[in-house]
Amino acid sequence: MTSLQLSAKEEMVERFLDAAARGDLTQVSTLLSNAASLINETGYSGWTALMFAARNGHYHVVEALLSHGCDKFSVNSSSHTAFDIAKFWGHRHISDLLGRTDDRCQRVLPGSDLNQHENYFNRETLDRLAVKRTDKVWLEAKQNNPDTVYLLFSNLSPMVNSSQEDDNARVETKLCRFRYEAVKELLEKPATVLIFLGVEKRKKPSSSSSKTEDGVQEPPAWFAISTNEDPAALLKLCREKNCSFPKLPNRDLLKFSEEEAGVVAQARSTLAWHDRYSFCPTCGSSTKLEEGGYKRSCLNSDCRSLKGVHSTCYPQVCPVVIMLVIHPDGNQCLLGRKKIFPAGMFSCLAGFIEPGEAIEEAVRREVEEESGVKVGPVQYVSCQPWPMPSNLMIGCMAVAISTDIKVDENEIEEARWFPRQQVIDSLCRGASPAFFVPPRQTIAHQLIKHWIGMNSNL
Ligand SMILES: NC(=O)c1ccc[n+]([C@@H]2O[C@H](COP(=O)([O-])OP(=O)(O)OC[C@H]3O[C@@H](n4cnc5c(N)ncnc54)[C@H](O)[C@@H]3O)[C@@H](O)[C@H]2O)c1
Ligand SMILES: [Mg+2]
Ligand SMILES: [Mg+2]
Ligand SMILES: [Mg+2]
Ligand SMILES: [Zn+2]
Repeated sequence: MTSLQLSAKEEMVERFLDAAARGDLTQVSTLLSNAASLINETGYSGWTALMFAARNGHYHVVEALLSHGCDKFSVNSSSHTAFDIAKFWGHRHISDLLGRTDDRCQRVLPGSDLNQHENYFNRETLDRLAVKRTDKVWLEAKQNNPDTVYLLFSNLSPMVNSSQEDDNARVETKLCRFRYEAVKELLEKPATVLIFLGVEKRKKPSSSSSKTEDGVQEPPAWFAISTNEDPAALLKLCREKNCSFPKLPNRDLLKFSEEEAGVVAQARSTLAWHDRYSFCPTCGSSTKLEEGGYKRSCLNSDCRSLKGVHSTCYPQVCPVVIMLVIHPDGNQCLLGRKKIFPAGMFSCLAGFIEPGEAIEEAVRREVEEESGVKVGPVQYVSCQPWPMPSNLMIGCMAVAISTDIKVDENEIEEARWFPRQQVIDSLCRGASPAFFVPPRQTIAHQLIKHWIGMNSNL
């Protein structure tokens, strides 16, 4: 495409990116004051202004972009953030700036690695406002409010709109959002499950917010509805084209923006709990929904679950350890593949934590069960809610103290030690002839990237 064919907006984006790449702070600031929405634009290269400034070592531009609230976690097509790019090109002062958390925190937890890390599904765009879950009057008023946003789920799948974004056939998936009028009848059906997800976290109040009696603006509330009505009829409720209920959660739920992915994780895991625990786990009686969909109470007045606090009444989360095991030589990592993985894909080993088990012990047990390798030190790195259906993936690095591999053939088809260079090739160039790793949205990918970034210059 020539510059003559660029639209006015595209041209402005390219000028903004160019100014950031050249380190022209004045032009970056001027363009931003005219059009604040430029801040996270990517243009044709798929790079943000922050990435260009980080690539070329323009500290003051990076600083200005951060102060304007740019998204420092966005990634380019090779899954690298501006932080990764600054680190790779040796701009230490910039990677330090991008990795920095609040200095006050560093004083409270000295010596800790407090670099913020955000995995896919982790972003909380809603304030859950748990305190309002017991306020029936407030919840009802929110349900009828015209600003309120409803998401529709059928068979644990959210209704989405998928549109072809550009010539490279990238498909962007967005949640279909409904207003009260469109879902009013669904809300009356006895089988409908309704969950209060929270209210939008707002930097500045907008004109669309509703006002309370004392004139204070309230941000819109979000609810999720699960219904067993005919999906084809539900799709007719939406005015947009290309709407569907995706069928393959492990693939289709990874296509949202970071903002929407967090909401999907919250809603899907909670709805999955309702789906699986509709009767009381203690006595088998029917239950009723309470607390904005965050509690199910037994209808049998003699039930033990009504005496004291019982976790069975609340949505359940399954903790899972997922670990990258490093060879004692420091230059190889252990990856395995299940039979169900696509051909050529290898990933970190993972397994459910058992009752009465600490994270470190679960790591050691699962690695030994699945690969025969014994593990010594274990270090926590980061975690990820994984709403298929409601795991919390606890990501760790671990050091092997034995290296012979003997896989548990029931679970793992093959496990191997992979040299660092082969892993770098796979991460940076996508599928290498040897193997590929899961996509960037998975914590497995992030753990592998974390290891590569730990000691090398990436
Ligand atoms: N986000 C990621 O990067 C990522 C990567 C790998 C695995 N995962 C997820 O981690 C989860 C656990 O991994 P795994 O399958 O290797 O675990 P695992 O090694 O513990 O093996 C699973 C088997 O353990 C049994 N099991 C024990 N406790 C269970 C429980 N609470 N729920 C279900 N099954 C239980 C079942 O027989 C099941 O087939 C999977 O659900 C998978 O989706 C996520
Ligand atoms: Mg496993
Ligand atoms: Mg296992
Ligand atoms: Mg297990
Ligand atoms: Zn009961």
